[in-house]
Amino acid sequence: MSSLPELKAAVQCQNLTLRTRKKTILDDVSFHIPQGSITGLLGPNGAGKSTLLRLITGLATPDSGSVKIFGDPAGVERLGQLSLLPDRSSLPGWLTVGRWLHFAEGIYPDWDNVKAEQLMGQLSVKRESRISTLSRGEEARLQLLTCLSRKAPLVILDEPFTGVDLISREEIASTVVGEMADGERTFLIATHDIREMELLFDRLILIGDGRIQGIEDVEQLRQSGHSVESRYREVFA
Ligand SMILES: Nc1ncnc2c1ncn2[C@@H]1O[C@H](COP(=O)(O)OP(=O)(O)OP(=O)(O)O)[C@@H](O)[C@H]1O
Repeated sequence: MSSLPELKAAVQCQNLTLRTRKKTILDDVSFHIPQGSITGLLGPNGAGKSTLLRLITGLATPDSGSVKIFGDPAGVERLGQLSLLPDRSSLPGWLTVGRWLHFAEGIYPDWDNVKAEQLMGQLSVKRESRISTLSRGEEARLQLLTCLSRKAPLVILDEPFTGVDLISREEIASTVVGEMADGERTFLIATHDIREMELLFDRLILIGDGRIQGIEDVEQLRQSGHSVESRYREVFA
């Protein structure tokens, strides 16, 4: 009898450790992220979330341990498989939104123009605005548009809602991200906006002081009478 090939984890981190001279930023971090899941990476300021995402995307290397993306070692060779929204804006301020999107279409082979047009409406992004004149929330929307207009199978969002107002955060979480989470793509989202994202997550990785404090299946959490927020408070309060 032939068996189906086992799905490789979208992300597999094994014993990741990263130190500076003064402190240990990540300490023996291990977990895996199943394909098709939406995982929330949650933890207080300075916990190590952005650093961990940099290691996963291959933008930094650990002192020890390993990261695999769909079974292959992380690194610049994997950048085509993942779409990253970084924690700090890296958009060219001198371009208009329209020019930037044209440029993005040229640099990303997996760019989806139809999706980009659709997201412009959903995220209220105006083509003629110059990027340097955008408010923080408007720039966050453009970052999100850029990231979600690619077809990469792994989407990594580092604080996607910085500066975005409450009602828009809720709308964006439910319509934009919810709609794209089709069970095919894998999402890893570091955020402090737990309430707005609560219903989307199916897994949680809780990180504090550079160490994994918990890995949770959200369905099981709910069945045991917890919410994402109550679990977060339990672990970090
Ligand atoms: N290049 C670096 N050199 C020295 N320390 C660093 C460096 N990068 C990060 N750190 C430290 O590592 C810790 C984790 O930082 P990181 O940005 O990963 O946290 P975070 O969980 O993303 O925080 P936040 O929620 O505030 O964005 C912090 O104490 C930070 O000061």
